[in-house]
Amino acid sequence: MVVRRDLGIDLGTANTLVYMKGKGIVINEPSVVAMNADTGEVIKVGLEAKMMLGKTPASIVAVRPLRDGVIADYDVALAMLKYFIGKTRTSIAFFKPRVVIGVPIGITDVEKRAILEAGLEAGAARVFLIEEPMASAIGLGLDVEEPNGNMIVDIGGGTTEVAVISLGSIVVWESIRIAGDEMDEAIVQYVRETYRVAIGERTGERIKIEIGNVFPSPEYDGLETIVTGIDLSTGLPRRITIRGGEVREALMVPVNAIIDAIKTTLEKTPPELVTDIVERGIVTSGGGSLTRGMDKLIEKETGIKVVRAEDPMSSVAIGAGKVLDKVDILKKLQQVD
Ligand SMILES: Nc1ncnc2c1ncn2[C@@H]1O[C@H](COP(=O)(O)OP(=O)(O)OP(=O)(O)O)[C@@H](O)[C@H]1O
Repeated sequence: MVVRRDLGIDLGTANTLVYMKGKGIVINEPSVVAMNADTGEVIKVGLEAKMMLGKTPASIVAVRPLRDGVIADYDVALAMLKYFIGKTRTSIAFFKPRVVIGVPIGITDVEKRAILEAGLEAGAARVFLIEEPMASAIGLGLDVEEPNGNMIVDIGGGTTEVAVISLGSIVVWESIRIAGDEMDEAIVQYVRETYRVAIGERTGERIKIEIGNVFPSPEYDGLETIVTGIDLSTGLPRRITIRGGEVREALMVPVNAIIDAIKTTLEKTPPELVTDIVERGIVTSGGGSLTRGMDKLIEKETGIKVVRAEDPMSSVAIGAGKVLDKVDILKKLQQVD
């Protein structure tokens, strides 16, 4: 049998997910490529490449080809996309797929073109771009085509996107290049300044996932984790214990920027749609929405209840795949073939 396996792709700063119609999420791997430093030959892609980050010998480089949700290194991003699309090809999927790729709202035309072209070069028959919050809303099954206001806050690795959607379009939005990566960096900086100990970004991320929190609570204060870094005075390894309250303090600056983006979007939203949002709640998605207390903080700062997506890291890819069945929205998307 010859079938076409259309794909929805969340080409994320941190993770790439691929949704295949009829099959669900078929790929979920870090957006990392390990290459030979001299020849540029790709050695590993995805999880195996991420394990090499910060640990490679001089002959190998491990690269994250996306920064802030956009392509920072075209050739490497293309190699990664080719690898992932290639992995979905089976002997029965004979036709080239149609591919929908989720992108941050605020990206430039040049950045869009780079992604469209990379998709075509990677083997797609046709490439569509969909704004990530729209994809996320569709993936979560929200009624985006009705005259109802839905607010989505998608906190990814590179960008936080806040959007109000009604009648199949984004009505108002804010996109900031502050999200999970900045949280990791804020922790790295806090440890450096407070303990005079250097740790890497992967360790910063581990601390965030293990004990990161953004809303005061005795439960979070009681969290702690041990990390080993390099003492900046002696140059020797040193073990330190970090506590929940400290991480909350470290995360304040990036988290406040996220809260401001939500408030600014609400201020720009027409009153009728605000009424809908108050009734339905603000929907959060993206890996950053898993940070402990993020929902409570947004509720406290906006006075609106928060509904957390059940599977917050898959919704963009699922929605990008499902939009292929929504003709009215699909025809509005930027595309090439
Ligand atoms: N339990 C958790 N607590 C806090 N942060 C988390 C958790 N799990 C994952 N993250 C963070 O979520 C981010 C990745 O989220 P996601 O996969 O939604 O982003 P992305 O789609 O790759 O990025 P972008 O949309 O910005 O391109 C990373 O910064 C990761 O550290």
